[in-house]
This record gives sequence, structure tokens and C-alpha cells, in this order.
Amino acid sequence: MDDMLDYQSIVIIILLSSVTLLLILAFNFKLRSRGRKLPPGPWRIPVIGNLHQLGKLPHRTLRHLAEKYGPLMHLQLGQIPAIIVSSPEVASEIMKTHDLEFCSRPSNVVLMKFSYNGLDISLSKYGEHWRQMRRLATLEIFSMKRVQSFRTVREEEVHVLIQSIRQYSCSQGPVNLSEMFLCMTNNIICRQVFGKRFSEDGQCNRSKLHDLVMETVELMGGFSVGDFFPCLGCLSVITGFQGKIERNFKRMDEFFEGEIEEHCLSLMNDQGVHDDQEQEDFLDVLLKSQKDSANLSFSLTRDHIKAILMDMFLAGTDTSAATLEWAMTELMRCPSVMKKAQDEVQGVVKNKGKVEECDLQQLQYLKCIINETLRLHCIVPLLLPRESMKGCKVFGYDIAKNVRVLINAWAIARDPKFWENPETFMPERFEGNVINYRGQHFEFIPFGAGRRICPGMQMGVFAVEIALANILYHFNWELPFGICCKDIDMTETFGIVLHKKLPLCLQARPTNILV
Ligand code: HEM
Repeated sequence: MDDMLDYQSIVIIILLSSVTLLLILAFNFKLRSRGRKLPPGPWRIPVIGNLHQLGKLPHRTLRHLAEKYGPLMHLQLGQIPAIIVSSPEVASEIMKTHDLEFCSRPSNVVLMKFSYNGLDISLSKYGEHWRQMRRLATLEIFSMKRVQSFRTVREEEVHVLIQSIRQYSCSQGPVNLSEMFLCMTNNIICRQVFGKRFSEDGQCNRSKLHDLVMETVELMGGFSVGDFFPCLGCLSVITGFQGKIERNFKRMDEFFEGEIEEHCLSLMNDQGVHDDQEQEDFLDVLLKSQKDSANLSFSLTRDHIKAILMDMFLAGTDTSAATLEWAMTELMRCPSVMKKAQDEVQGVVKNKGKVEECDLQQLQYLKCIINETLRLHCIVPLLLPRESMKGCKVFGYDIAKNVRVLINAWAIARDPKFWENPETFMPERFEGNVINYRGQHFEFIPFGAGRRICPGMQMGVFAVEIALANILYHFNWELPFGICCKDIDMTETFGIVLHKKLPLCLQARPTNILV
């Protein structure tokens, strides 16, 4: 009898908790619209359906809502108040006029973990600490001189990519370009950060580190109820999500520790002293800055260094790889654009045997292709979320403190008011056009704008340009047997970074250029 009672009470408790949970969800997930053109709120949208949709492809769902309710929407995402920006005018208000009020980042458990409790650059809140870290990184890591000093690294890794494609396509058929791009960008980042690569020698293949980094990226972009309902954060423990984060973080941390130890040792043995300052890797630079921390107004701890290393991997690897993946996908869908691009590269490089970075300045059409790729496939579609630091008025509406701000850069770059035939891939639109991605033209902000603009922009673009130019120079590309242009799957994945859901597999036919 007692057992029976226990069983019944357990069932009742479970039922009551589920009903409470559903009520909390239903009550909290409503959408309020407060734009000038918007209907008076609050009103509700079906809870589970939209939560699910937002969790899947938020940029598309939010664009659809913005078309109905205007470019400045106020959503109550669970317990989190958020505004969604979907037009260049409002984006300019937020990231230019009121940049100082909106340049902080929200925090949640996952982000805090991977940023070493907010010690990094990309996820930390705005304040003196962020300013100092960003200044250090801008001077020591992202300066044009430093980026150019890694020119050889980029050229060598692109060379390895070309050789790997050549070997693979001769023996095995279609090449998984999505995978190869990811390995190449990861190797470039590894060499810049640690001075070494982790793929097998001479190969552009996946290493254990690549797998680990990709797992981290997935976890960070994953959908967690706790993001919208902090009071239900404990659910992530029950679902096992928290455990996955802890395990993944531990492995990343151990990996960084190992590399730091190795670098410290070689610095101590004076092997790390580089005659030519330009050969230093980022970790050398950070360790030196730590030693000379008298020049800094804060003490650069080991956790600070690991937080920056985490930023490099998470922000720098799959962003550039995804850009290459979408660029090649669009070129396969538009054979005339592909031909024009190949003719341009061929005309500039002739029989030199490879494209070098010094050739890139002449490849203006290639640059247009990259711009158009970043427009049509905004790689970080909602940028990184921001948070208001104090109450302020935007377009006559009061925005409170601690409101999350999502900028739908993906929707903005497809706004028909600013772009003719916005859904069409048309690199020519950038020919002789003054619009660029450097954060001054708010209809095109793939790298964000204002104080939090991507500091790795140049590093990413150089890698994309040199890789794309070389794969167009060395190969003619065909779709696998039986597939035609219009069959190419364009489905996107869900996550912070927009990838193709299905990998891009293509048959490479080497041109007659000898390497
Ligand atoms: C094509 C390649 C890339 C794209 C499309 C891209 C895009 C972005 C975007 C949209 C943001 C957020 C900006 C905002 O919130 O306004 C960002 C931030 C950032 N990116 Fe990139 N990025 C790329 C490459 C890189 C690379 C190669 C690195 C470094 C190795 C890097 C490091 C960072 C960092 C540290 C931030 C945080 C800035 C801050 O919060 O102060 N990115 N990136």
C-alpha cells in the first residue's frame, strides 16, 4: 500500500511539475510589438511552435515576423526581454548613434564557461577590462603588420589544400570541400596561434583538435532552455547538456594548458626568442605581454590568455570556412560567374603556377564574389548578441536596461529597399560600388559594426581570398554525376555560424597548371 502511495505521489509530482513548466513557458513566451507601425501589444504567438522555430533558424523566423511587424520589434523570449533589429536605419541607431549604450554582451552559463567567466574579448561585458583586452589584441594580434606576417602560413596551407584535393580527386572521386575548408582554416589558425599544425604532415585532414573545436562551436550555438528561462537552468543538468559542456571545456582547457607549458618552456630555454619578430605566434606574443605586464593596466593572467585562445578558435575557424563553402556553392549554381572568375584569375596569374597574396589586389571580380557571398549568406546571421547597459530612446521608443539586442544582419542584407533582386547571387552589384563590409554601410554588416565589430575581419578575408583564388586557378569544378545546378541543396544549419546543412561535394578536374 505504502509503495502504491509513493508511486502515485511521484506521478502527481511529475504531472504538476510538467503543468507548471508549460504554464511558465506559455506565460513567458509572448511577443510584444512596440514599433511605430506595429499593432498594440502584448499579444501571443503559439508557444511551442515558435520557440521551436526560433530555436531552429532564428534569422528566417525573425525576418518573417519583421515583415509583418516592422524593423524594431520587442520580443519577450521566455524571461529575456529582447529587441530585434531588421533594417539598416535601426541598425545604425543601435550600432552608431547609441553604440555606447548597446555594446555590452549578455551572459549565460555556456558563454560564461567558455569565456573563462567573461575574461575573453568576444563574449565579455563592455567595461574597462574589455577595452584593455581588445586594445591588446588589436595592437598585438590583429594589426595589419601581424596579419601580413602570416602570409606564408596562409599560402602554405592553401598549397596543402590544393595538393590534397588533387590527390583525393584522382583516386577517390568527388571531394568533400566543406570538410577540407574547415581543416584548412583550422590549420591556419593553429599555426598562427601555436606555430604548428595538427593535421598529418602535408595533409589537409581532420585532427582530434578539429573535432574538439567543432564540438565546442556546436555546443555554444546549441539551443538551451536556460538561455530563455534562466530559472530553468537546472534542466540543462537533467538533459545532460551541462555535463557535455563541462567535459568539452575541460578538454579544451587541458589542451591550452599543454600548449602554454610547451611555449613557456621554450621561451625559458631561449628557443622561443625569435630573431625576426615577425615569426612569433600569438601565444608567444601573449606570454611576452604577460611578462611585460607593467605596460598593461591589468594583470594578464593565464585564464586571460586561455580565454583569448578560445576566442581565436571559436571565432576564427568556421567563419572563414563557411564563407568559402557558400562562395563555391554559389559559383556552382552560376556557371557564368564561375567562368568570369576563372578567366580573371587566369589572366592575372597566367602560368606562374599558384596565386600569391601579392596577386589578390588585381582580382577585383573575386573580391566582388566574396562580398556577394557575405551579403547573401551572412555567416553570423544575428551577429553576436548585445545588451543595453542603460535605458535609452531609439526611434522614440524606450528601451530598458539589460535588454538583449539581436541584429538580423542576414535579413538586412536581403532588404529589397536597399538591394535589387536581393535573393539573386550577383557579384556585379559590387563592381564600382562604394559599399563595403567595414561597418560604415549598415545595409551590409557581415562583420558587425561599432565598438564590437569583428577585429579578425582582415585575417578572415585574406584566408578566404587566397584559398578561393587558388581553387579556381588549379581546378575546373563539376557536380557529382547525376546532379545539376538547380539540385544543389541550399539548406542552412542552425547555430551561431551559418553552414550548409549538407556538405558541398564536388569533382575537381585539374587544369593544366603544374605546381
Ligand atoms: C569571414 C570570417 C569572419 C566573419 C564573417 C566574422 C564575423 C564576426 C561577427 C559578425 C562578429 C560580431 C560583431 C558584432 O557583434 O557586432 C565577430 C566578432 C568577433 N570576431 Fe569575427 N568573423 C570572421 C573571422 C574572424 C577571425 C579570423 C577572427 C580571429 C582569429 C575573429 C575574431 C572575432 C572576435 C575576437 C570577435 C569579438 C569582437 C568583440 O566582441 O569585441 N573573427 N566576428
